[in-house]
Amino acid sequence: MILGEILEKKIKRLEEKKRINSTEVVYDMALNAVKNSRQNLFKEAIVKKNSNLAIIGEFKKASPSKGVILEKFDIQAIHDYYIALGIEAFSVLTEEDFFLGNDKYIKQIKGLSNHAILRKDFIIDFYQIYESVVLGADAILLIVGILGEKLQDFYREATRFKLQPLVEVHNKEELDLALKCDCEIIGINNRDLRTFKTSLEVTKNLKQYIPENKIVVSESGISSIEDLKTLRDLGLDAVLIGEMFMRNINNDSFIQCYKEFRHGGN
Ligand SMILES: O=P(O)(O)OC[C@@H](O)[C@@H](O)c1c[nH]c2ccccc12
Repeated sequence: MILGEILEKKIKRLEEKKRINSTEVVYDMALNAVKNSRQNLFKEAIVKKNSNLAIIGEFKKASPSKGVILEKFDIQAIHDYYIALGIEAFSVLTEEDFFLGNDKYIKQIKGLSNHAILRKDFIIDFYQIYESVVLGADAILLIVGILGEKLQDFYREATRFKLQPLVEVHNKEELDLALKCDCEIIGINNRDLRTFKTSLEVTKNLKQYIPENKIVVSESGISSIEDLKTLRDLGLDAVLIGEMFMRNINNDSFIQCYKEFRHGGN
């Protein structure tokens, strides 16, 4: 199972990182960084305004199911494209082995604009929370399917360091755990991390169980403007899109259709 392989690699990478900077060292660095951190605007950026959806654009070079998605992965060019599309916040994959992400992208993107940044990785150790603070992320992904009952502890530690957690769920059981932990921002992943199949039905189905006061983001498998309209009509706060944006970076007709959608088209 690929998720198992991803987590195994992650554990190895963490062991290597800890040999260079111990948990204590990174913890102290995080305490320092949080004192100087900018105001966290992730939540404000993605909360629903009027009837429109907020859009989170992901920097995604590759994925385990699709391989390399964008050969020429130029951070500046992707950033400029997202600004031109009027995106509300960024998601940055930092997982190295299967998504070809990198921690350094966060600093690079922060140097380009003030948009809030979600660090997208497989968080299984507090070490990665401290690291995310040092890297300058505003938000992190906490995957309930991986953390299970540990979610509560990770949530508390992240918020203690002023990170805003996006709590990712894929089924009712995971959603119940997320609600038990009283999280503010819930991400419904349309992709089953075990089979990599996507279906927007997952969002349609789970949305009904989420209280009104939560911020809801639909993630993954959004592959057309039609999909965006479907999700907008469900009354979500935001959607998170990687592959569709990456594949269309040079597609003028896509960009045109997208802009029409954003400016109130049906
Ligand atoms: O490229 P897509 O299908 O638009 O999906 C983006 C994002 O939702 C996806 O990358 C993602 C959602 N949850 C994750 C957890 C880990 C890694 C990646 C992800």
